[in-house]
Amino acid sequence: MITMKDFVPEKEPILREQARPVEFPINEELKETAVAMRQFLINSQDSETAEKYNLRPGVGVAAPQIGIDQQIFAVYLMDYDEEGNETEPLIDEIFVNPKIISHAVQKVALKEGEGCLSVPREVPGIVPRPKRVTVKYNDLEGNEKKIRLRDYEAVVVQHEIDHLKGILFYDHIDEKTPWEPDEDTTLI
Ligand SMILES: CC(C)(C)[C@H](NC(=O)Nc1cc(F)cc(F)c1)C(=O)N(CC(=O)NO)CC1CCCC1
Ligand SMILES: [Zn+2]
Repeated sequence: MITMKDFVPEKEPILREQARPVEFPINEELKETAVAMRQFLINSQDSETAEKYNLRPGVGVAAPQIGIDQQIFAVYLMDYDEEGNETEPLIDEIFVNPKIISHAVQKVALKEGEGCLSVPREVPGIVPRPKRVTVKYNDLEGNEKKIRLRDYEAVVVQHEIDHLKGILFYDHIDEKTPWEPDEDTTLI
């Protein structure tokens, strides 16, 4: 079971390296790790389990964050109804060798800024990202997939793809005007 101790420290070199492409057929151990990464997200979003194992409620996790230099990440993002009950997953996917094949010029940024499971502190400022992206990737079985995302879902997936390129969210913050969106950025 993955817990917070499996996350490498923020300054660990692997978090600043380009991860390696996953070879198919994917080896059993890496497949099990990917499934465990998804399970970590599910556990972290279950308040009882999160409290029991002191997990930060995560929506996405990339292999380099747990010391594995492979191009693979999991996203588990549920939709909620007005009572706040989980309805169905908006994204429940393990992305292998993902590639952004097109993106909008317009940008969005979470108005409260971003955080990261690998960064145990607040870093103030907005993180502008393309509002819409089209991502090509393989699933664990090796099937080629293509997904179009926008807004929050696009932000989550771009945050994870950044991890595979050694980029952390605060690299995108303009330290001179951390809370100032450009004219092409909409706060969401
Ligand atoms: C860093 C942390 C605050 C834990 C962040 N969670 C989050 O933003 N909120 C959240 C949590 C849920 F469980 C369900 C939900 F819909 C929203 C997160 O998981 N990440 C993922 C990460 O660090 N991946 O490497 C950071 C987010 C910042 C922008 C997108 C992902
Ligand atoms: Zn992160």
